[in-house]
Amino acid sequence: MKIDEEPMKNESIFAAKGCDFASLGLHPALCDQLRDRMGFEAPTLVQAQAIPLILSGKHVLVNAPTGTGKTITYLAPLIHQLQNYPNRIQRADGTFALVIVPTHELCMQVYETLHKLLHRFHWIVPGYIMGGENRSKEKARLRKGISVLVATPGRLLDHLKHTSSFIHKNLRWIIFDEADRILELGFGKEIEEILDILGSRPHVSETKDAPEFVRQNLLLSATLNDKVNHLANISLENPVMIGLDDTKIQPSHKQVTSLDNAIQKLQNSQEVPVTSTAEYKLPPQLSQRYVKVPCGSRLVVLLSVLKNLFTGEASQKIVVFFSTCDAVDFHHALISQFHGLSNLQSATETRELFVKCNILRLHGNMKHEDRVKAFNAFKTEKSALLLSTDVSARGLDFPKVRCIIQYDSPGEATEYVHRVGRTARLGEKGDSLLFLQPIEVDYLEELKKHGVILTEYPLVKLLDGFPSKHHRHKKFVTLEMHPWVLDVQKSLESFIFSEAKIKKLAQNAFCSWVRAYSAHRGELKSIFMVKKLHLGHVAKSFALKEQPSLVGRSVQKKHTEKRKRTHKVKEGIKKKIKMHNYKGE
Ligand SMILES: Nc1ncnc2c1ncn2[C@@H]1O[C@H](COP(=O)(O)OP(=O)(O)OP(=O)(O)O)[C@@H](O)[C@H]1O
Repeated sequence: MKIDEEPMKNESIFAAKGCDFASLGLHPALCDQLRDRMGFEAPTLVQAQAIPLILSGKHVLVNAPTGTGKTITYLAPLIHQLQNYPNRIQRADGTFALVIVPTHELCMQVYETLHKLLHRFHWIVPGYIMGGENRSKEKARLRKGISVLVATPGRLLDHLKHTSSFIHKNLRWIIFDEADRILELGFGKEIEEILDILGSRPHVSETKDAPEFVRQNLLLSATLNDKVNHLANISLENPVMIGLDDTKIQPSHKQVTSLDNAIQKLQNSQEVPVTSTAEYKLPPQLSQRYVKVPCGSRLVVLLSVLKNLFTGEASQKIVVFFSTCDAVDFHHALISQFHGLSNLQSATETRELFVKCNILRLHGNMKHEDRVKAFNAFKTEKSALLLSTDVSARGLDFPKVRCIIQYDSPGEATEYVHRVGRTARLGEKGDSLLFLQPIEVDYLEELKKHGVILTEYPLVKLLDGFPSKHHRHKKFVTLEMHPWVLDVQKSLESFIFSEAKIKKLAQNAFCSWVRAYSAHRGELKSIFMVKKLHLGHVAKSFALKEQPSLVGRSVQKKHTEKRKRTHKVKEGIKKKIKMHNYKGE
């Protein structure tokens, strides 16, 4: 997959000519900082649309494609307002603004941008709190006072409950970055409690002669959907929507409930549509393809695609998404140690790595310091391969990522949109490749419902391009029988068989993969069905010669019982047919 080097500046990304940050109403020092320190010549479209509205004090919902500058969209007006207080705000006044984000990495990234923007406003103090960081150091910083706090929900709730010196009586802004992820999946209970403590309703400030203010909520994402819009409509006074199809937005309710009550309703999915049929806008310069691969050949195809990418273009930044932490660990160990095909190399050929690249891994089960190291390394490396779970799916702004490979399907279409959004940012070109088993191709229809259309990747052409010393005279009828696939699979299985540690990783990855597969929700369950899987082929995709018996009792038992029942039914049918024939009927 070749990508033109030259980024294509896409008009739909940047605001109309002549529009500059000053014309949006931002303080001149802030405009200078955006231009001189951040290198931003002009606002992007979403910044030009949203910043004036946010400055007006309204609640604003922003739905804009990935990589279009939503972070600055909320940080710039926030800083403008904070530096605008008649009396300079003090640390002792505590926290005025809260930015809630779903992951540690996004927390660090937003904090870094905030820190750069505040260079000329030293009296406004930024800070962050997140899981994995030293709690007592966070307590000390909160006690001194943090004006703008970036936080992940769990750690924020922890400090709200247990750090009495955390001052938030002057809290004026609550910003939900990746709002649909935070309000909908997994964090709802924590957010409810957070808002309960903070109160999502306006209150009078206790800061002396501070301007009266009303609490302002900002919700941003590339996939804000009708559920979140509904929530905003029933909990926020006259929110303004940007980049959303107003016709789909629920009529605003007369009596406004509080945000935490509304979230409770969202959690119980009362009154709101269960599945979203939102059309998602993806970067127009993103090329999206899929590859249909039988389960047993997935691993060979993944390694072949990576080999091709890193051979074709030595300096590449590529992200591969997996569904579980164990899968990341297994594939990281395998790619770091699996050398070329011994049976394909003459003794003199140096035994090179099959995929030659600087490989990194990132997932939520890693030690915090290892996550920070991997995150920073992938941001700065010119060429690297990052294997990750969905902890890297949202918000992370890795420069120059050229290709996103989704080896395991993301499930919800929203997560597909965010994963591919790690490339093709701000007008740059990018490629994405989704792996699908033949039994999963209906997922393409699911994506089409959201306006996401993929084209097929020419896989056989890629495989034919590799040398194959053995089996080369074999005519292959199926992909599994392709000479290259046979060679590489054989080599992988013997490698894994001889490496006990990696074999153990493969077995763990196999078990967690099957469990994750059975955890798909809603309509996706009819596309990703465990009972349609051939567990022997799944084992092959982890280069295991036999299926580990460690698969969770429930999955394996259910699966085996089901196969026994099917076998009995088949035997019964055969008997009936015999009887039928015997009676000559
Ligand atoms: N006005 C601008 N001019 C040039 N570059 C900008 C501008 N605003 C933001 N950027 C850069 O664009 C990139 C994407 O910004 P950002 O991460 O905020 O996008 P996003 O819309 O939040 O993406 P996602 O939906 O993936 O979170 C960053 O590298 C940022 O520094």
